[in-house]
Amino acid sequence: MSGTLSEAEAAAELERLAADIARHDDLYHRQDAPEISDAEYDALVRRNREIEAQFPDLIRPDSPSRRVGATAAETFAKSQHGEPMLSLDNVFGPEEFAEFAARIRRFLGLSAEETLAFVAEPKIDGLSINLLYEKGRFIRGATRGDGLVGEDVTANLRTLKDLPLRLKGPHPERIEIRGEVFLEKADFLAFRDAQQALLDSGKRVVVPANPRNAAAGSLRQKDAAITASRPLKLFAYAMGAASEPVAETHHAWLKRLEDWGFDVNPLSKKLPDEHAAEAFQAAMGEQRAGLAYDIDGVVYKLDRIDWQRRLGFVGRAPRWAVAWKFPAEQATTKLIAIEIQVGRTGALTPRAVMEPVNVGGVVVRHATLHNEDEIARKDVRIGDTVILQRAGDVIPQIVSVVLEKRPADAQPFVPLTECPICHSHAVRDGDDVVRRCTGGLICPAQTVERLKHFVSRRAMDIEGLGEENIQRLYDEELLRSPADIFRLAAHAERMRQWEGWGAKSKKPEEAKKVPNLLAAIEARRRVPLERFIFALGIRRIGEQNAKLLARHYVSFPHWREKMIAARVIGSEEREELGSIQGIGPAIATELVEFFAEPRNLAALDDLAGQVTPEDATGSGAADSAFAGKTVVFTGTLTTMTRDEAEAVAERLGAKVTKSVSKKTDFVIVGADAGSKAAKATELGVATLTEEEWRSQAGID
Ligand SMILES: NC(=O)c1ccc[n+]([C@@H]2O[C@H](COP(=O)([O-])OP(=O)(O)OC[C@H]3O[C@@H](n4cnc5c(N)ncnc54)[C@H](O)[C@@H]3O)[C@@H](O)[C@H]2O)c1
Ligand SMILES: [Zn+2]
Repeated sequence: MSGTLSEAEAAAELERLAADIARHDDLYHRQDAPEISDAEYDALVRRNREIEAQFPDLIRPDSPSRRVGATAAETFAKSQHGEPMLSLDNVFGPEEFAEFAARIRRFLGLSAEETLAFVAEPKIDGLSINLLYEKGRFIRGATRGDGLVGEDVTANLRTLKDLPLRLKGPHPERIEIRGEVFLEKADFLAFRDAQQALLDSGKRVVVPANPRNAAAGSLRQKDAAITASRPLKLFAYAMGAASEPVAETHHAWLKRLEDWGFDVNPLSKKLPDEHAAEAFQAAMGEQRAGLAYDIDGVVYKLDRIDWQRRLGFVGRAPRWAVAWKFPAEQATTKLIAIEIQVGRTGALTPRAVMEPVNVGGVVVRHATLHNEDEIARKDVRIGDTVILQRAGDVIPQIVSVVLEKRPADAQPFVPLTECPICHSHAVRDGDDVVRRCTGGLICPAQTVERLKHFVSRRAMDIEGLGEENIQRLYDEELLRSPADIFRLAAHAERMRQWEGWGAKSKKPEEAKKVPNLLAAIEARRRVPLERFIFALGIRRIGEQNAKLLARHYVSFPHWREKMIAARVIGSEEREELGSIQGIGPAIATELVEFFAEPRNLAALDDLAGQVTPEDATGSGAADSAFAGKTVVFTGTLTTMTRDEAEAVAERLGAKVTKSVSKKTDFVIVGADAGSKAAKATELGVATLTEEEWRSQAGID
């Protein structure tokens, strides 16, 4: 409670809050990756405001109550707005709204007879942008940034279909137009799932927490082509600096925006006076669930622009507009079970199954529980009564448990150690919060995804086996594992009977579909070892790591054998694997887990019966200094193991022997070398230091 704070304590807390809030602003606005929920963030802001109200002398120059957003990120050129872009004050109910309207009346000295018309606009949770048009052409576009200076995202904005590059009809010489860039709910969900899948497969991507972060992340890309690939939408709703007045009311101004070719939210409406707001708010609340996009409230803007000018701004928000936020939609229900879903990439995600309940117009049966740590943190047990919430996010969350209603037989959640689908081990690694199925090659939940990866261009590169065809072959039960691909020839006749697959087709390219496909498959019976390893889709084994493994182990049988031995913690092979430069212990663990599942190994061997991985070869083995030469290693090498060095030499065409004789061409002398080095000198055999060996062998 701020009531009990001493002045020194208040100052210290304000300092801490300023720093904390600035950090969360940065995470939210610049990195599009908030660490805390909006409700938690809003609580910090409220706390700051309360203390400031009590100790006005302590208000800091960097106080969050004076700032908007966050400064522009360095990655973008800076763009100064012609007029500041501010935030909006919030109200949460009819009394607060009435107070807002009364303040306007007081400020303007209006009599009770004077009517206050407003324009109501749904508040979409996206990000606001400022668009500069000169002579009717789109010149520059920027994010809000800190309100004065934003990030120049012109190239990205040009990719938005809704953004007119030229204004239609008459227009001022120079004008700033503002609007909201956002993603629709369905597009957000698809995008979030795709990002999650990438994350699961070991890619470093951000999974957006809500549509706003997703929209902001999509727009704030260095590569505009990425922005272009995201279905961003734009509604225009305001004006910044303009070279001449455009309209006398906000409503007329929205009409001009439409004339110029912008989309204006069709739900925006002019209200005759402040008393119409409550009904509008209620109507939007009812429509909310059915809208294609998420809204978190309604923005009410005073219609008369001359009055807006007189009212101006206070702090970080205009006096003439307000955001009336919807209350977070909550409901109470009973948790019946926690089921585990296995994602396409093997992530096990707990999901709450509840007695159906209506939350803000949507019947909810399931809620995400994210991961087992979250279940533990909220102490959610099966049989509990829980409070559900749909806030800004589309997906309901469990906020908390009603402990008073916990039945005596409520069951704590016990994490599964087995995949519920394929019964392979399910493991959590290091500080990863996600538990994963290790049955990569055999888990039905992951099969289609693995097969797609297996045939993809950078992996086995089997032409004609696109996603659709993989799915079809899977649905027809011809494909279950990678090896099955190489047995498809036996089903050629059956495949030809499918619609569009040949027999019934008139188009020549369809008639040849099956033979072409089978030929493409045959062509891949031999592939470089590194592609083969990469194609297996083992977590964290991307192209680069596959290459390192192939180079180190050279042949498939050798690699396989070493991986099996490496299952033993502390074994020489495990150490060797972990010490390969670029691999390291974490990746070693992923590999070892893959090999620890016997059915993965069976699937791998099945595949190796169909495909022959070619030994890894160094660049230009034939013309290397070691081709056809006999070499001996002695002493301890510091940059690679003896095994690796021998493998490299063999790959370069050398014959590696153990003892030095007159037939020896080179002796590579490591540290603490003994008699062999002496013998080489005695016989006049060339010796190389480790460094010379590396450079002649062409190792980095
Ligand atoms: N979780 C976190 O760490 C974190 C950090 C910072 C901010 N936040 C959240 O961000 C919000 C504060 O951000 P804010 O300052 O942008 O305020 P705001 O989002 O509450 O309101 C201002 C914004 O509303 C948007 N808007 C939508 N429709 C509009 C319309 N028709 N007319 C005008 N504006 C419209 C614009 O983008 C504008 O910038 C809060 O909800 C806060 O919880 C969260
Ligand atoms: Zn599984």
